[in-house]
Amino acid sequence: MHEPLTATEYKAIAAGLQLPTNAFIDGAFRPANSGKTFTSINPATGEVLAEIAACDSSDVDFAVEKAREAFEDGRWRLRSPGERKEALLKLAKLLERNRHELAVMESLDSGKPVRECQTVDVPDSIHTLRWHAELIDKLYDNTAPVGANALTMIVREPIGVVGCVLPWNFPLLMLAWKIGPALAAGCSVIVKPAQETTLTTLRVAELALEAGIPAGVFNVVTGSGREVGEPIGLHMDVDMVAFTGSTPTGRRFLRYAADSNLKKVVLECGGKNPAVVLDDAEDLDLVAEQVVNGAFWNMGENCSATSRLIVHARVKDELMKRIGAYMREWKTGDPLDPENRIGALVSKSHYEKVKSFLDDAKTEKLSVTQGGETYNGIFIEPTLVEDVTPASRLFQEEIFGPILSVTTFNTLAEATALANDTNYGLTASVYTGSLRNAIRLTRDIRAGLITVNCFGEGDATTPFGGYKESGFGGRDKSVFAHDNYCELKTIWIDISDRSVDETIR
Ligand SMILES: NC(=O)C1=CN([C@@H]2O[C@H](COP(=O)(O)OP(=O)(O)OC[C@H]3O[C@@H](n4cnc5c(N)ncnc54)[C@H](O)[C@@H]3O)[C@@H](O)[C@H]2O)C=CC1
Ligand code: BAL
Repeated sequence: MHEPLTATEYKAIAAGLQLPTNAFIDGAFRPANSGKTFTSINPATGEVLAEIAACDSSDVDFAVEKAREAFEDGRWRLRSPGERKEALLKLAKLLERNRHELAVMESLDSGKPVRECQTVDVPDSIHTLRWHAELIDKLYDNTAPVGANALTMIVREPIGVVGCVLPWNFPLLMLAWKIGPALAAGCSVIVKPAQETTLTTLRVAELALEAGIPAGVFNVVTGSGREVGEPIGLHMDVDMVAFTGSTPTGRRFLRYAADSNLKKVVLECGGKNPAVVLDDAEDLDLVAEQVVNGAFWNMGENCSATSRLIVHARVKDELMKRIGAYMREWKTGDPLDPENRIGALVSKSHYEKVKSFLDDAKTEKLSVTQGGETYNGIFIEPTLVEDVTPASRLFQEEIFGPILSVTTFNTLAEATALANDTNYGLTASVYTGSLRNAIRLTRDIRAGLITVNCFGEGDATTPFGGYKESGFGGRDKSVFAHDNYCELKTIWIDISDRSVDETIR
């Protein structure tokens, strides 16, 4: 079902695409109030894809008004969980029907290899929507053990109007991670896609209306962080913001909440994720394959990317040889060619940021032992930088590009200290043949997700989010994500003969 097509087929789909250009508010595509637009560019070719509505705070105000109206009149919230489930399942089906179109749109907009869009982003987004849809009519609320004189119900209620502020690295999937649980819970959403990647979000909003999700429930306001993200963060009638992006912008949302209505804020921010390889790792081939996948999948534009390889000195040389061999299999080039695993970086400015780490490696005289080439001012080859120390910027800062730094250790304590020597704490992976060492490291490394003898982000059933500056306020995915989008209400019903004063203490 989600097998890749050929390059010729993808190019034919690209040539026939109708790209959305306007914001989507109250069930209709609308230009920005100001009439302004911004240009959406295919980063791989530099070609203009579309002129998109550049909204501002007046469009945000209108979207919030419509989302609030939809929430209060109950056109979605008051549908039974089973009815919301059916509409979300229909949306998932429509995504499936349009899977090739969505994969190509995502690839053109972001520079991601279409092969990954087709085999990961689109099917995982569909699965996420289905999973949250299927969850919603199987959740029970609670009662509390208060004794015979009262009945106490603890019920979840949808939190209200939710601003979903999205990044550009997994536009469709991050949309699904946010709207899946939010819509299932009965909330209304205002989605603000990253300016770099607006197209698939707009298309999904249109499909949501077709699926029976009522007008006003799923709104998309396009534009910049300053003009759209900030007004959402500061809005007095937005009940929650769910954000994925950089830690500095995440901090801003906490300030916006403090300066406005104390809206709930859930942040999924950056990472500087280690892969720790012990000298008792059983299969160095498997380790190499997983590390390469972790580091270079999605060009390393991934908050959970393996960014630091921390390897025992005794196995380092052998592992490097195998990593080198796997890296050579990852071809860089045209994202619409399914043979390529490395596409374009998302934008010129992001390319410049990633390239600055290559420049630093040279300035610091670190060993660039593989890759390091750049093409057309937008492609960067998978690159290995060895002998990196914790003092280096490559060890400390999120690169968000296809560069893997390598550092060696000699003892388990040293490995743990290196892994934790970061302000981030999103993910880590551990490679060892010893159960004891695996448990020791998974307990001692401070991160929200730790994989053993593999790289991955879990599946829809597992929570995703970080410790330290990688996250705040909750997790994406799983039943825990559902709870982000709910308030807990306690209802205490006195059934005693006595006065209320005596009953509630
Ligand atoms: N955790 C993750 O998945 C992501 C991490 N990043 C990291 O962030 C770095 C910078 O990328 P950016 O695109 O600049 O990320 P960003 O955090 O600035 O952007 C994420 C979202 O926040 C919005 N935004 C930006 N400034 C805002 C503001 N002042 N107020 C409200 N909303 C605002 C953006 O328009 C976008 O929708 C990357 O190089 C990478 O290191 C970027 C994207 C995703
Ligand atoms: N890898 C999914 C989360 C993110 O990169 O933002």
